[in-house]
Amino acid sequence: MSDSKQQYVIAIDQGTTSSRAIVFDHNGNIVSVGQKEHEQIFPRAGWVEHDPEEIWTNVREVVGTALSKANLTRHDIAAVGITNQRETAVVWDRVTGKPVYNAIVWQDTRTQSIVDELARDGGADRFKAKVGLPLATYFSGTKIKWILDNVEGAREKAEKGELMFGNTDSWVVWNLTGGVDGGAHITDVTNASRTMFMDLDTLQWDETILQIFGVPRTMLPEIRSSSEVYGTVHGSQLLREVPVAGILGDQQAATFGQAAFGVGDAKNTYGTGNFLIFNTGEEKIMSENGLLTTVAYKIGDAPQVYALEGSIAVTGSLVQWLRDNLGIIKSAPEIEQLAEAVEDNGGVYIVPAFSGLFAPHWRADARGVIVGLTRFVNKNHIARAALEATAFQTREVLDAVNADSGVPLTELRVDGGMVANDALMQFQADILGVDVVRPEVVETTALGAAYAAGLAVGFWNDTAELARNWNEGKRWSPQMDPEERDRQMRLWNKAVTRTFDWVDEDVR
Ligand SMILES: Nc1ncnc2c1ncn2[C@@H]1O[C@H](COP(=O)(O)OP(=O)(O)O)[C@@H](O)[C@H]1O
Ligand SMILES: O=P(O)(O)OC[C@H](O)CO
Repeated sequence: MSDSKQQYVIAIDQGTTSSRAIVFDHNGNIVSVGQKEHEQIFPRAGWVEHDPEEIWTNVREVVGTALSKANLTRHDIAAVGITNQRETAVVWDRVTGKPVYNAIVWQDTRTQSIVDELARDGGADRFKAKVGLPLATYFSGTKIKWILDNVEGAREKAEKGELMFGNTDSWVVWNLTGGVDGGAHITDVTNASRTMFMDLDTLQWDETILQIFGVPRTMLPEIRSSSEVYGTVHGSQLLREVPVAGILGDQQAATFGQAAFGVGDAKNTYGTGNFLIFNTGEEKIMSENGLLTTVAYKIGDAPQVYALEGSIAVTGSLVQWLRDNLGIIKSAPEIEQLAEAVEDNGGVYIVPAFSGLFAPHWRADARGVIVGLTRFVNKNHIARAALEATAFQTREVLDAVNADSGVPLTELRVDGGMVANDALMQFQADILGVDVVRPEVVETTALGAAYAAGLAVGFWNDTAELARNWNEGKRWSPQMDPEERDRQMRLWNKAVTRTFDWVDEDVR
């Protein structure tokens, strides 16, 4: 350890629905947590925004909460690690430090016409060989272009070098390290790999793609590794002088926190959406089955590690929709009781293609369906079908991973808010036909960011030491008859086809 007085690392997890700060000890155990939700702003159908200033205020507040709950000060903290909702785009003024527009969130679909226009010349996969991603509204690139095209004066300012872009990692780190007073404008390779602009081989911004999008290079942060000392905190008294030493996009951070360091290791995170990441080591595999190629992490000067990713847009947010839009449940955990009150889904399948379908289909023209309705169906069946939708979508992604890698996964490590749901986890094991395993510490996202930061300052020595901290919490084994599993998947696949081709010029 670098300094025996400093027995803790703090992670800031800037997520889609909330910001969290978590203090970890040397064994990777949670010491204290601060958490605060921020407003979800829906100005129009398909638009999702966050207020970057609210996020920065909340980040400082949750750091204060976490430190005070554990009776700690900055002198007890060896390093701070940052993890974040990926793709969400913030553009701010270099001189005033003020955002020129709200953050456009990863789920936002307003840029579909930009995607269509770019795809007209070369198809949706025209940049895939270089950046690992298909053209889609999901990634940061079209969101930045939208801000430059639609916010008055933004393009002129950007061309004069007066604007900065970042995902929420860059926004938080710039503010933490001093903001207008010399803040570091940086990001890490994992976040950069979600913009559409980073060459996966060189790990640098690609000038040709930037020109095609019309995004000035000067707006973009410097790309750094995921684990190194980037600077120290100056923008918050609470952590003043503490090294900022780790940045990982939240799904890559969860992979790190699950100690999925070996080729073929995988994790699946069940939050607002689901994100399965499969470590492919130093080999960059281009998916032929609808997965993304992304950077898993890069520790200091060591070579980068790549991954295949299956991103599912709507899983936990379908549970929120049942709560907020239908009022069938009062709280998310209540869905388990409702779902378990019936023996099966009563023939109902819900495909939550609220913003089209992400992996493995990538269908922007899809919209959600509930199929199989009869007079027999009640709210319990709907609740059950909503939970099952998460498990079916995960099975589709796992099938794609197995097809791309050629080596079937034998068990799946899971984490995220939904894995508290035993009924879902059992159904997941049933529908996958492999064991589902939850670690003792399920806050793997924050843990991964803490690990990245701790490695950089010598708080932990190497990934082998981190892997020894991983302990199994609970395991679910498949109990479903294989014929029933196949029947269920056939019906699910049929339901998925019913979502296609919904959006045309009549439907917005
Ligand atoms: N017991 C539960 N059963 C099903 N879904 C749940 C349960 N508890 C939380 N969720 C869902 O999990 C999500 C929150 O998970 P979390 O990992 O905190 O999300 P995120 O990091 O994406 O903000 C919410 O969408 C919520 O609906
Ligand atoms: O903040 P989360 O956990 O919903 O994760 C969002 C993902 O990073 C989007 O790609």
